[in-house]
Amino acid sequence: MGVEICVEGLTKSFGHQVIWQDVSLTLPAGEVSVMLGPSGTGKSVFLKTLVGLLKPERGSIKIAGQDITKLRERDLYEVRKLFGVLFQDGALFGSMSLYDNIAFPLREHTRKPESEVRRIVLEKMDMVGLIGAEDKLPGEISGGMRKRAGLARALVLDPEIILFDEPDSGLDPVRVAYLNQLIVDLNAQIDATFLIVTHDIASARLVPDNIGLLFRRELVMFGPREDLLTSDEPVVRQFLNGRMQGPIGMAEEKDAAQVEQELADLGNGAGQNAGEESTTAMTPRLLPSPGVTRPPRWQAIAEREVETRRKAEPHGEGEPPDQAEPPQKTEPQGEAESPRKKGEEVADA
Ligand SMILES: Nc1ncnc2c1ncn2[C@@H]1O[C@H](COP(=O)(O)OP(=O)(O)OP(=O)(O)O)[C@@H](O)[C@H]1O
Repeated sequence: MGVEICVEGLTKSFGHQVIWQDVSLTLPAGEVSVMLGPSGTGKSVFLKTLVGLLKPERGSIKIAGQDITKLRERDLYEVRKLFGVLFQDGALFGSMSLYDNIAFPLREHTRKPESEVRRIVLEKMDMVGLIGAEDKLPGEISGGMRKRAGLARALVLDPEIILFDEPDSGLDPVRVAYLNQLIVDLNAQIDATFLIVTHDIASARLVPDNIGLLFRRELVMFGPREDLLTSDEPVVRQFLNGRMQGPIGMAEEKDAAQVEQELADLGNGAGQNAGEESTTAMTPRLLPSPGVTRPPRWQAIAEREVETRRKAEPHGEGEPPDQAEPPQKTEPQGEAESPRKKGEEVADA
């Protein structure tokens, strides 16, 4: 089971530049949260602060009850072992095979014999669909495969928390769909706490339990996916609909009078491109693949999703689409099976 991260009153600056201030949120144990925000609002800085690579000026970050902002470097080293981090480009060593890249944290941080290293590396490569690509160099594979190799490496120390920095950047929409499914399946299987920074609104609508939005040096909102997707808060609506009208400008925020005019125009149906819809509609959540053993919390999620889809139907009835399968029987943790079959071909995604 993942651990809860409780952030309170967190402030980070570089010199006189305040990146964000007074950020408070709780990442619930075992849940998937997404952090959104315009470029430069400090999402990557937030990830680095959580893992203790950057020191905040004020506030606390409690992980398993321990405030990591107060820890000395030696103790932080121990806490970092709870984390797996997937960097944007996978951050693989170019001269090492995928196998050696993925084995690296095990060889660095543990004294496991090579036979055990091999078992773990192959298990994680299987989980991300990379069996057969052990000898490839990072330069010989696609961006999507590099991301999956980075993910396998983030998994080898069995982290309680996984941080993803723009896992979908540079991938085509089909590969993003596969990656989203992989993230949801992994979360169901290992039940760690996930935090994903992304610019991909479609993924943010589909994948998480919770969504947060950083803007103007503040955390505008953080809460259950349903709350953000149906929110009337102008910044949230502008961002989730990816439109120009609203408080978020090209480089910085706009002045209040301009925002008011734009929102009034939007309300009148003016100022919106033809065919463009602005929506606070709930979108169904991506559920784990059939056959993936789900921990108990997925029962409640699946029940909520069936209800959401029922409400979304024009007359409140009718067959829900494929994804809204009835809640599956959940199994106790620790018996999760890989969604991929052994020997399945490595997809170039
Ligand atoms: N080590 C650092 N020293 C000084 N300034 C920094 C440092 N790291 C980040 N910054 C600044 O902090 C701000 C936020 O950067 P960050 O990369 O976290 O933004 P972001 O929201 O992740 O952006 P994007 O969505 O474009 O990736 C930027 O202005 C950046 O220049």
